[in-house]
Order: sequence, then structure tokens, then C-alpha cells
Amino acid sequence: MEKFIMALDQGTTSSRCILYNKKGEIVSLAQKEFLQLYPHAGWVEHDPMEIWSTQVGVAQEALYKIDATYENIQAIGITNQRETTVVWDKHTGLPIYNAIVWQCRRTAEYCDQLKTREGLIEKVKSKTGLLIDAYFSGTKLHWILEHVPGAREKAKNGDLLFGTIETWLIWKLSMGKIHVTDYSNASRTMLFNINTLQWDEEILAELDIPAGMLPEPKPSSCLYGTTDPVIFGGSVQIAGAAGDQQAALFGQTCFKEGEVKNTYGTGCFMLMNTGEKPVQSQNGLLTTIAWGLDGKVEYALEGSIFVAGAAVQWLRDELGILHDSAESEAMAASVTDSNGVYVVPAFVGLGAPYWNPYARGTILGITRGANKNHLVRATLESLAYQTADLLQAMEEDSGIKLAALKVDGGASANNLLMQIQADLLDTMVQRPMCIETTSLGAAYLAGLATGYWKDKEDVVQNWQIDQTFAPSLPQETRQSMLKGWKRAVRCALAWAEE
Ligand SMILES: Nc1ncnc2c1ncn2[C@@H]1O[C@H](COP(=O)(O)OP(=O)(O)O)[C@@H](O)[C@H]1O
Ligand SMILES: O=P(O)(O)OC[C@H](O)CO
Repeated sequence: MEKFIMALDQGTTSSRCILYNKKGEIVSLAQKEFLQLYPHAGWVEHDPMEIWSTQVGVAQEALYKIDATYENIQAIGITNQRETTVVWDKHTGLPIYNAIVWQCRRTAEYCDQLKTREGLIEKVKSKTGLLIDAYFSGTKLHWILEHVPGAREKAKNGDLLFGTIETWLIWKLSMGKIHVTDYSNASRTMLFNINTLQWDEEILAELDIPAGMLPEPKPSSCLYGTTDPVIFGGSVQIAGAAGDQQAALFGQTCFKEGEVKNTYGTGCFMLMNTGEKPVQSQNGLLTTIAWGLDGKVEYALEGSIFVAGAAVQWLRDELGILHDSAESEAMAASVTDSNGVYVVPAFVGLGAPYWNPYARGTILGITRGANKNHLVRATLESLAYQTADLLQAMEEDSGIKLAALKVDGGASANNLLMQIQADLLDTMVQRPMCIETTSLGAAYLAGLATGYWKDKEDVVQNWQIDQTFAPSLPQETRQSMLKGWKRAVRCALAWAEE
């Protein structure tokens, strides 16, 4: 009987299940979008039960589509939107509040307070590799304990559990038996010491978080346990887990130091493998755990952009000028440039390298001739400009001049965007055949733990180029476009300062 690896990819906007064969080819795929909740300006939530029901639903659908059963599945690998925080009652299995999503800014003021505590900024940076920011799980967890009636007391009594999304899914898949996280996800909480690979007691005390509610940290490729037989009709091994951006780095087979990928999804995330040593950024990048595998841990430098494909969704859902995201390509290609229009999609503040939670979205440079096609083009360009900011920071931190950028994620399907990206970076952009590298990475991690693939060399050969985009813009035009972007960003930041 042919065996596959099941990758569960729980993203910000949809839950996906993909079954992979040995060649890393997709044999079945099912996907379901779920509700985005915006209870206040700058707040973002998901319903954890909807995350679970869509995720288990697409898993069953992916099996059903090819007439497969649990017996065809060698192992499950999970990858997930990171930082998003769930707290649930361990007796009832019910969340006590909605999941607070990574994009949510509700704890920005609390972060400002934390930053005034003596030595805490430096401590957080050296221990966790992160900055103090509302992006990470720690302050979201603190918010739930402070604001949900009775939560703090229940947590002290040991009745509540915390998890990022992979933890929540593993707990649900095992019907409450397994409470674990992997190192890559743990490294996004601002509570995890990336040097000792343990929850950091000093930071837990600063944020008043009881250690008893935290999951057990484990490598990203190992046997966590099995699913409860009720879910798929029989038990399946759960053997891989990683945050989606680290999983994409793995799926792109960036196994060597200095290799970089950029993923264009809801947000946009550039990661560079820095090997077995954590590298501290001087330019607003994060130090994070790439994965724990083969008894060791590897690290990455990361640039995080909060709004990328989400800006295209905004054109579709809030402005109604697109029917679907893919239409952005034809509309943007119908004009030769953005006609001087700049969009800074700082809808939830700005991430790397600016780290300003109060910045807000701006549209600049509008003249009477500007039309909706220019606006769409300027929005696509904003993804490429933000990426250019990251690459500059990464090259300065690492001292490495990139020869080519490997890309993936939903919006990397947009050829015009990829061409604009190559032009603005003045660097080759390489798109692989499989742009579902996030789920592929999770599949590899699970497959390596269970002997489906032998070793990393066994999967490298699966990576194949679909298209390369070469830079073709005159230097003068490029420099003037980048200069305009910097001015536009200053305006978005100035709004915050007012
Ligand atoms: N052809 C396209 N052009 C521009 N943006 C696109 C295109 N296809 C998808 N997107 C954007 O990519 C995002 C979806 O990518 P995906 O990798 O599935 O994201 P996530 O994992 O964050 O849910 C959406 O925000 C969507 O607007
Ligand atoms: O849902 P994505 O793919 O945009 O990824 C979200 C990131 O994990 C947030 O850190």
C-alpha cells in the first residue's frame, strides 16, 4: 500500500491539508478559509474551535479525495501561523477566549511599560532573540490572564493550558493526551530561552505567567505521539511540527548557512539559515530557532512583515476593486507604473526593521490621473519594497550579498510581483515548482523522523526551479523608487508620532 505524509498547514487565513509522496509531489489537497475577527481597531482574533474544525475537516477531505485512509499515512507533520495564542480549560477542552492572532496590537501599551523595566529589553533580546513587541505570544497570554474573568486563579490552580496553534492541534488530535510545542514555535513566544532550550523563569516572572500552563518543548522532527483513533478511524503518528516560516525555510531546503527564503502569504517573512550559532541583529531583525533536528538546533535571522498578501485581500474585501487576489496581476500590468502612488500597508503597525505598533496605513502621491490600476500596482509594489527593506538589513547583519532569493507562498504565484521584486532588489528571484514549501517543510520534518526520507540529502533533490526572474530596471529608476518608498514610510511613522 502506498504511503504518504500528511501535512497540516494552519495558516492565518485558511486551514490546509496536503498529502505528499516521496518525490515531494502533492497527491491531494483540501483547503478551507475561516473567519477573521476584528473586534476593535488593531485587534485580530480567530475562533480556536473553528481552527480545529476546519483543520480536521480538510484532513479528512484530503484523504477522501483520493480514496485513502489513515493506513496510507506514514506520519503527520504540522505547521502553523506562529505566535497566535490559545488558552483552554484542560478539563473541558474548551478555549476560555478567542485565539489572539499574531497581527493583534492590543498589548502594545503593555509592551511600552515592559520596555521601561530596567534591563528587560536587553534580557529579552539575549535570552529569546526577540524584541519586546505585541507580535509575540507572551504579552497576549498575559492579556488573557488579566482580562478573562477567573483566568488567573484557574491558571494558578493548574486548570488552564496555553499553546500556540501546533500545540492546540496536537492536543486536540490526541484528545487531550499530548501537550507539547516544538522549539521553532516556542522561540516565538518571548518566554523561551533559545540558548538553553527551556522556558525562561525570569521572563515568566516578569510577565506573571505560571510555568505549569506551558507545553513541553521538543525538537521539530520527532515522535510526539499518535492521533486518537476516533479522528481518522485509526492512530497515526504525529512526527513533525514547526512554525510556518521555519517550515518554509526547510521546505526550500535552505539547509546551509547563508541560504535565504522569502514567503509571501498574509504577511511576508524572510529567513536566513545561520547554522548552529544564534546571530544577533544590529538592524531590527529577529534571532529565532529554525528547527531542532538530529539532536541539534539550528538558528535563523528573520525579517517579519505584518501585512503583505493581506493588503491584496484588503483591495478585494474592503475596497471591492478585485474579485480575487490573482486579478491584481492583470490590473497592475495594465499600467506601466504606479503613477507616483505609494501604499504603505501599516494596517497593524510596522514590523521589521521599523517595529512601530502605532504606525498606520497610508496612500500617498495621488494625483487626478491616478486610477484603481495604479492603486493595485502600488499595493503589489508595497510587498516588494518591504522585502527590499528586509534584504538590506539582512545583508548588513550577515555580511553576505545575496546572489538569488528563493521565494514561495500564495502571492509568489504573481509573476508581475516577482518581476517587480527582482527589479527593486537588483537580485535574481527564484521560484520553485512547489510554492507550498511551508507544508512541504512540515512533511519533510515528519518524514525524516519516521524513515520515510533517509536524510536531508534525500529531500534536496526534490527542489526544482519553476521560474527565475532577472532584474531589468535601470539603476536610476530603482534608486528613485526606493527613495520614494522611504519617504512614504516616514509619513506612516509620522502619523504614529502625532
Ligand atoms: N496571484 C496573487 N497575487 C497577489 N496576491 C495573492 C495571489 N494569490 C494569493 N495572494 C495573496 O496571498 C495570500 C495567501 O497566501 P497563503 O500562502 O495561502 O497565505 P497564509 O498562509 O498566510 O494564509 C493572501 O493574502 C492573498 O491575498
Ligand atoms: O499565515 P502566514 O503564512 O502569513 O504566517 C504567519 C506567521 O507565522 C506569523 O508570524
